[in-house]
Amino acid sequence: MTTRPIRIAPSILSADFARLGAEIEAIDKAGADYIHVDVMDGHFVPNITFGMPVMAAVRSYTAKPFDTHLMIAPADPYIAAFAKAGADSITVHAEAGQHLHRSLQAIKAEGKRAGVAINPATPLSAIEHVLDDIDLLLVMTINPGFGGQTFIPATLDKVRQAHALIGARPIDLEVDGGVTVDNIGEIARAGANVFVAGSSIFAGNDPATYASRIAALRAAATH
Ligand SMILES: O=C(CO)[C@H](O)[C@H](O)COP(=O)(O)O
Ligand SMILES: [Fe+2]
Repeated sequence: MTTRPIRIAPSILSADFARLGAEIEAIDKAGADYIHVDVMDGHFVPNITFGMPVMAAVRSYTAKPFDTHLMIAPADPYIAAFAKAGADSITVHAEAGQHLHRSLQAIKAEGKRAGVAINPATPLSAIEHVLDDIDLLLVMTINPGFGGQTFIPATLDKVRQAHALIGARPIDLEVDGGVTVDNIGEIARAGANVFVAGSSIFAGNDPATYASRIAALRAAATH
């Protein structure tokens, strides 16, 4: 179990895009800690979502941090633009470029929290030499590209190992993909403290359900 604060980060990938501003306002009021923003380019992952103009357009709907998950390659040419559009943290994939350290420095140069994500098949060794350069480590618990997938069980042990590797460093350990009220407790006990959840919060897109779902996830992660 982690000693870091538990954070619930609803992924707007599963929001109703036709009402995106209102959906963000609703999850803010429902108790979201971060707003997880999934950017996909149809190249690094086999899906396309949205980019900087959409982020900038919805920025005014909440003061909560925008946790930006860049599933794009290359990422470096867009880091400054996402910072300007309103990102608070910017996470790049270790697999998305040849110069991860340079990407992380570019994020820091914008004054933003720097994150690195690794796919389920990528070993932790890919990030062990940048641990002192990051604020957030995102362990993907599904193959990125789509919401609503099933948590890959083998990633649980990776979360455990990542938690040990991070040690006392002030790094958020985030998981993304297939997080539900039924598995979040086990993932928290493995050491994660930031939980992205898309379909398990937005299913049905009824704002009246969001607060109880976020509360249930938080309670299950805490106990
Ligand atoms: O990065 C992502 C997909 O690549 C999303 O953040 C993730 O899929 C969240 O959705 P769900 O909770 O439904 O799995
Ligand atoms: Fe994500």
